[in-house]
Amino acid sequence: MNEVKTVLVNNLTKGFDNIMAVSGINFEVYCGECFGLIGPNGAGKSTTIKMLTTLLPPDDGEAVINGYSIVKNPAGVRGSIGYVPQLLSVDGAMTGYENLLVFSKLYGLKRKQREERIKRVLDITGLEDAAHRQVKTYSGGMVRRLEIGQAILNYPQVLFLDEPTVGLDPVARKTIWKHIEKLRCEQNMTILLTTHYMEEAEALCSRIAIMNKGKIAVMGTARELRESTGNPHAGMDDVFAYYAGALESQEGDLRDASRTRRTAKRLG
Ligand SMILES: Nc1ncnc2c1ncn2[C@@H]1O[C@H](COP(=O)(O)OP(=O)(O)OP(=O)(O)O)[C@@H](O)[C@H]1O
Repeated sequence: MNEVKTVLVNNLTKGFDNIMAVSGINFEVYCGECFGLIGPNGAGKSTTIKMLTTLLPPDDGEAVINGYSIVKNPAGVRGSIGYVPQLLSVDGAMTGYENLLVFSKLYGLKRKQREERIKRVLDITGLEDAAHRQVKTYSGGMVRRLEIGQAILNYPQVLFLDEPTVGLDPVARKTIWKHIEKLRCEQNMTILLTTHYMEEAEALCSRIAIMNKGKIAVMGTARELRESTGNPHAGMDDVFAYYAGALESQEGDLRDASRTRRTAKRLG
């Protein structure tokens, strides 16, 4: 990680009907850093990611990513980022290789470059042996790795991951963590992720912002967050409860279950 700011967010704001989903937030992410946005359901995390990936225009404020403004140059932003959305982005009826091929064509990669990149991405995500199997035979963790693979085919400088391990069992979750950390260390990728899990944020992120009701309630390293509660024995769950007013697991379990089911259904 160095001191170059790859993501600069200034007063970013978005409302829907009568809800302020994101209310004037500010933060920066350094080059090569893994930064976590955490918060309860409805806190505004996904809306923030959608604005930063140019899927939603902000009502107010601005963000600059890799030097490109999301407002003035959304195409520049899109060309230099990767994005793994919350909802499934692979086709279960195709093989892993075919899914990657479709994405490499979407990115406009030339034939020779396509083959090289797909090979490299299969290696990075550890999916070489499964490349020619239909994705519907993959485990949930393998599907997530394939989605990450799709998002990094164009070698993005910044990777956005919206709840990368939702619905996965603890073993698969840790494998995904290992791959995310590998991308950050070996490819020097800047990573911005959202999660419901404090444990995940602490394991992966050098800094964490806790969002609640569209605002950033607190931001810092895990240690700084713990100290900020005034309780020297605070665990990360206590920090979450202190700033978000609820334990992360309460609503999360039900939503995780329904998301997992949705994922399984879409994979056929
Ligand atoms: N397209 C939309 N139309 C109307 N309201 C929306 C829309 N998208 C999000 N919202 C509302 O904006 C608020 C923030 O939602 P958002 O999905 O950003 O939260 P989140 O922190 O990502 O939650 P989750 O963890 O459940 O994904 C919520 O109240 C949500 O219902």
